[in-house]
Amino acid sequence: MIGTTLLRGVGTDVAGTRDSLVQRVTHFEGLKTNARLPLHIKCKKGRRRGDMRATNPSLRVEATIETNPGLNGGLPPSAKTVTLESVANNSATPLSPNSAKRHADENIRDEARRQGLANPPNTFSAKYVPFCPGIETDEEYSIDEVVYRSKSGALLDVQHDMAALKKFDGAYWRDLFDSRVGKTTWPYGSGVWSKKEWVLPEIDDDDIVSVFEGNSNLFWAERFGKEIVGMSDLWVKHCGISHTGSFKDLGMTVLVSQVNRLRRLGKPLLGVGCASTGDTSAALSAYCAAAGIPAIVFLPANRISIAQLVQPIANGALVLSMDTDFDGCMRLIKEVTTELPIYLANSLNSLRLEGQKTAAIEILQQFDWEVPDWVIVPGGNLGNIYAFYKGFQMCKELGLVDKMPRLVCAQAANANPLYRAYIDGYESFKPVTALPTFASAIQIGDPVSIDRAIYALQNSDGIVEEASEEEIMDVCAQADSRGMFTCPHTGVALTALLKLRKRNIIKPSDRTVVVSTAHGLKFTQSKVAYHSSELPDISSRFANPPVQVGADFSSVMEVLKQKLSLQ
Ligand SMILES: Cc1ncc(COP(=O)(O)O)c(C=O)c1O
Ligand SMILES: N[C@@H](CCOP(=O)(O)O)C(=O)O
Repeated sequence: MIGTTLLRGVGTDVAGTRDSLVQRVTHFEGLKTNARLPLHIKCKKGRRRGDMRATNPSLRVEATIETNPGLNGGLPPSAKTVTLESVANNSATPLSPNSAKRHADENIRDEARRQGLANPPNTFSAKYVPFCPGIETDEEYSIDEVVYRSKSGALLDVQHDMAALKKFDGAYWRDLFDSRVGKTTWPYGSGVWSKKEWVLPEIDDDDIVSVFEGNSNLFWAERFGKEIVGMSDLWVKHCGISHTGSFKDLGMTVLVSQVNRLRRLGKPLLGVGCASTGDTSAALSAYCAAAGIPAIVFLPANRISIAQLVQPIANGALVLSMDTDFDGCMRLIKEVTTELPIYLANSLNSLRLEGQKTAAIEILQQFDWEVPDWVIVPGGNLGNIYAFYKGFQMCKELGLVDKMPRLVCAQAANANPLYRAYIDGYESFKPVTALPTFASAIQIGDPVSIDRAIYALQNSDGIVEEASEEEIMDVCAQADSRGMFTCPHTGVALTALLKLRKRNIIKPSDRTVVVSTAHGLKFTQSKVAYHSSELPDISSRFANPPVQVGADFSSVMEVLKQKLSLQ
């Protein structure tokens, strides 16, 4: 032991056990040395029983530092040496109040670097493996390869080094993730990158393209729960309150960041492309524009909303509008991306799901790591239901929680290939020609992630439900009139809830989360038509049309008396 020093400094978690913490500490004012020493830091601030751990990476902590270069101080194997800079004396020196503040001439990436928060020593890794549950294989690919399918044509999955992650217990991960919420620290201010170790652990923070997505609200749907489904514990995870108005931002930050990295490494990628029903293209275009990377989007002509169409146009993407449906666009983008060095951004690319899975982790985090009974997700190309499964499953396997919620995947009856397979006991799967649906973003007949979805549902005691067009529009109107502003896909999920409540499969007191996948403002045309009772074959039972009234006092009073039942 060469010395014990009481210091105040800024540090970030590198590794820890229940009663000790290893931090990377680079900023102690007044210290001057270039010695590289393993540090064992015991923090006096802790948040859990017997847990002497500072949980906030940017928190100033009072730390006792025991340095032991010879014996490594009993550190966990992943602990790294830390460079102490500026050692002038070896006495306790308080951090000046301003030293954690950003200098006028630095940006938040520089700030994170100065504070020692950027690219902390990393012992985690991930790779692509074939998605073939239960089948042993040595086939694997680096995340830096451009590959979407296995040799046998199976989907791929991102596999994390679970043994490395398991060196830290559930409490460690819970506290680490909790410590990052609500900050602007690069890149952890993002709900996705706050889980970086579980997403893309090896990417350089400088390559990350993020608009601090995620951290979306999970709200209590009090009136809808009580009045429509007789439930007291109904919640909506609003992934549509997001930069481009849908959950796609969660996956796209990961995918575009990786493309950014590949281009920096010299891979000749011309741009990034996708087929889309409107939300993937919006997210891709925005992230590519933020990074200065060309985006190419294939859209089915006249099948997406105006609000969705204008997004890639405004973001400067190359927009190809095609006289086919989404499945047709998907077939074409797959062909094109094998011919040209254009990186594929659809969820066939398993990188996307690594970002999307963080919404599941967030739900647990928002419930203070209590597991809900049910989570209901609308499904189209079926990547998201697997992403939710994966997020919940990782939390269970790594000890953050002790069980999984039951998953429900909800489809529009006009585009229901998964529902049909479910009814058939998953004996067979047949693609369908998807018919138009108000839930236009899930008008998909040949979902690329069908295998992932079936696996997720089978392993979460899952259920598949479907919703007719009238059910979708009616439930949206019922939800909206109780304070929501739902997109039709959320209507599909709410219909599934309604049906499962009617059959008493979901019980009145079951804690249930409905995932709202897009913002209702993207889908106003059908709402306007519903409330004007202009939709063919739909009775618009809950329409609330505007009242045309003369612009004079007596006409207004007459209407008010009648509508408000006044005498
Ligand atoms: C708004 C919205 N909800 C739900 C989905 C379904 O997600 P997934 O394709 O991952 O099943 C999509 C896209 O497909 C979507 O854009
Ligand atoms: N709803 C999606 C359809 C494509 O899904 P993806 O997750 O495979 O990109 C869209 O908005 O395009």
